[in-house]
Amino acid sequence: MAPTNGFVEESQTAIPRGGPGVASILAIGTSNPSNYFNQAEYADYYFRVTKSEHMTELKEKFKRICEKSLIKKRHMRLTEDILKANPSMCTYDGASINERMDLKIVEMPKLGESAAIEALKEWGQPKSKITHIIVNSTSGVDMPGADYQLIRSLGLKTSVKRVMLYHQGCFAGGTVLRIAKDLAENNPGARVLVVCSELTIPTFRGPSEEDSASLVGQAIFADGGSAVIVGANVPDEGSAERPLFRLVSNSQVILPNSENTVGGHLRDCGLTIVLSPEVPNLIGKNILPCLEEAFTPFGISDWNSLFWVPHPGGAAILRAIEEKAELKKEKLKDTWNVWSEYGNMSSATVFFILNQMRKRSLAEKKSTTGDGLEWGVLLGFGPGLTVETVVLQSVPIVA
Ligand SMILES: CC(=O)CC(=O)SCCNC(=O)CCNC(=O)[C@H](O)C(C)(C)COP(=O)(O)OP(=O)(O)OC[C@H]1O[C@@H](n2cnc3c(N)ncnc32)[C@H](O)[C@@H]1OP(=O)(O)O
Repeated sequence: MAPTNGFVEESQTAIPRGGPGVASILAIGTSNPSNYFNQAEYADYYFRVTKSEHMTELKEKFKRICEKSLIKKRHMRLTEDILKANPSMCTYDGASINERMDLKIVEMPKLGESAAIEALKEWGQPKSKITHIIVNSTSGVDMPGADYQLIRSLGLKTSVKRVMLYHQGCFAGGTVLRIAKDLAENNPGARVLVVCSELTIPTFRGPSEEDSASLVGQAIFADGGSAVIVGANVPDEGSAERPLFRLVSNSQVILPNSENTVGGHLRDCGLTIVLSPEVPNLIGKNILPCLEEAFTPFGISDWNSLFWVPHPGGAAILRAIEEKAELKKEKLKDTWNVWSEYGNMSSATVFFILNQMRKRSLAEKKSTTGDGLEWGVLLGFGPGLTVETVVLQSVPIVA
């Protein structure tokens, strides 16, 4: 049994590297809408398009948040033209759920499809080998769901077994890997297509003096899609498929005293944003127990010996992690880079970081896909406050 420090009530027994059946990520794809905004100009755009220029003090506050976010640009499907055609989406609380859902139900599978096509191309195997699909999105609820839409648009077998997750939030980048690992390891020959597709269509809204948390959300959230293919029983070499990262173990925990700190409520006006200023502190306070729980079974306690893939919820969250885990500056290099180039794309973001890390490792001739290191951690943070911790192992890069 894996030792436990009592922080996480239950944990899985870890499977050692190379053990029979350990699931691996076999390909990664990402996508963004082509439309993007430079963060330095976003306050002017946002207050103009929402017809809020008279709120001069609030605009100054928004400028401060945008500047302190340390984001350079964000991709968003909602263009000025779309917003002009849907003025109720530019108010703070105007009824607009129908307009938002009509857009989201079409755009969410489309964004996921682009990422899935990229992942399937890298994988290089016939699509008929996909046996399961997991689709995750913070919103865009519909029947049949985006999982069904993707099976049709990608031309997958109609017998592919589907899991559709809605309204999980940002931690679900870890959740989808946890489910994919279970499916891959417990169904011989399974190949699981995992798709995360996140859009700001439900959350974009005008500013309000009474809601600074919503203003923070308007400054950091962005659109992005990601896809990975997961399968078990794939050796490092000598097979038509190539593992990129092994999914060794995972855990999920609700942080103590964190109720109502991150959340969202689906209303007439779309999806509202709950974000307490306490979030960076709470994550900082709890990061070490999460790491200890995950890595004690492997005898690892030097956090600088890991490669890092934390969900970049915000600049203050990344700083809290760096400080508490005493990380060297370069540890979160790929994370800060993705944060700065794309912002917070909710559950899709961690896969942008993994993708960048393995590509950079190859370009810089590192010995493994994980920046030359063997062990890594992927962390998801989101409503609850919930933390998903995934223990990863890199694979050697063969010339
Ligand atoms: C959706 C999901 O499921 C998962 C998620 O990822 S949820 C998103 C999680 N992200 C966060 O919670 C954001 C974390 N916060 C940050 O990254 C930073 O605080 C920030 C970029 C927002 C601001 O940067 P900073 O260096 O902390 O600057 P700071 O001066 O303290 O804050 C700027 C302003 O924002 C306000 N602010 C910061 N966080 C706030 C919050 N959660 N709610 C309301 N206001 C907030 C501050 O009060 C301050 O206002 P004034 O300038 O008027 O004083």
